[in-house]
Amino acid sequence: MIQVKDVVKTFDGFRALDGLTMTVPSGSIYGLVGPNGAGKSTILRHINGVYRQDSGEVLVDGAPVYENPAVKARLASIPDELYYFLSASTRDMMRFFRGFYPRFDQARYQALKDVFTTVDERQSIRRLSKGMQKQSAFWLALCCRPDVLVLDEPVDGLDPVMRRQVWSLLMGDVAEHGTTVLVSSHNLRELEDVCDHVGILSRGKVLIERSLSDLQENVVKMQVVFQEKQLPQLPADLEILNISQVGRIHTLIVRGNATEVTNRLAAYAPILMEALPLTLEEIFIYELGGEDYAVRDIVL
Ligand SMILES: Nc1ncnc2c1ncn2[C@@H]1O[C@H](COP(=O)(O)OP(=O)(O)OP(=O)(O)O)[C@@H](O)[C@H]1O
Repeated sequence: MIQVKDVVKTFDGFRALDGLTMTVPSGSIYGLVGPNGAGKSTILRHINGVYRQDSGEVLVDGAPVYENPAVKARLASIPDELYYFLSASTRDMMRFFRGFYPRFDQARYQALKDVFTTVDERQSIRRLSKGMQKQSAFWLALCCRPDVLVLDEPVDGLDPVMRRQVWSLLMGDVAEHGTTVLVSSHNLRELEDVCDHVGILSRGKVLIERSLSDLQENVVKMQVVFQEKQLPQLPADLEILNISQVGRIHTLIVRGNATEVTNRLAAYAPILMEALPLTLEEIFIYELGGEDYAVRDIVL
């Protein structure tokens, strides 16, 4: 589990992280979403142990990360700016990582040659295209067999086929080995199919953090048609987050689970009623109730 508790980081007096708190459960794929400059890379660099916070705590399984080799040997990352030794090839970096990560999986390195076919393992990584450099980074990171994988905008620059391949490898590792994956993105849509937890970051703080199952069980979209064109007077304790109408179809976003809300609306004898799942984007928009326009911009 990764725990970030009330972390503050200032650069020349500017609070890039302003009391950031988040929890990434073990074995989850946690998506950290936020606009440019929100602090995503900065918090990931703390979790990688590159930066030391001014105050607060950054813990992996209860142990502080900064200057802690035992934690770093269990953690691999793909940062936003990839770092390689001058003129090192993927194979050179493999040898380096093999010496550093106790569970480095040489057989997997060989097997993944069939996935990352466009990457020549002997070529200097700096001379590869941006997308190929990302592929090389994934190839290496996956072979480290880390308990925790920290990915900063990881699929940027990868073509759609490679994105799918990489996500499927990552999800396989989570399922088989309980790897914890923390991944940042500008785009909630990008993470929709893969994450089971999401945190929204804005101006150095996590504004909301939810598990997907919580979200999906707690908000439902109902499409209903009544005999009358008007919506009947619904009970005040039915927590309706949004109402819209197209023709005779009313679309209600209601807090509660689908069965419970369906049963309550059934009492008003609708001609037609259907409960639909919400996308992650819709859930966040309604959850936030339009209070924070910065966040609406992030998720829209
Ligand atoms: N080394 C640094 N020195 C000074 N300011 C910094 C440094 N690193 C980050 N910042 C500032 O901290 C804020 C957060 O930056 P960060 O790179 O973490 O944002 P981000 O959410 O990753 O953005 P992006 O989506 O654009 O990559 C920005 O205002 C940035 O200018």
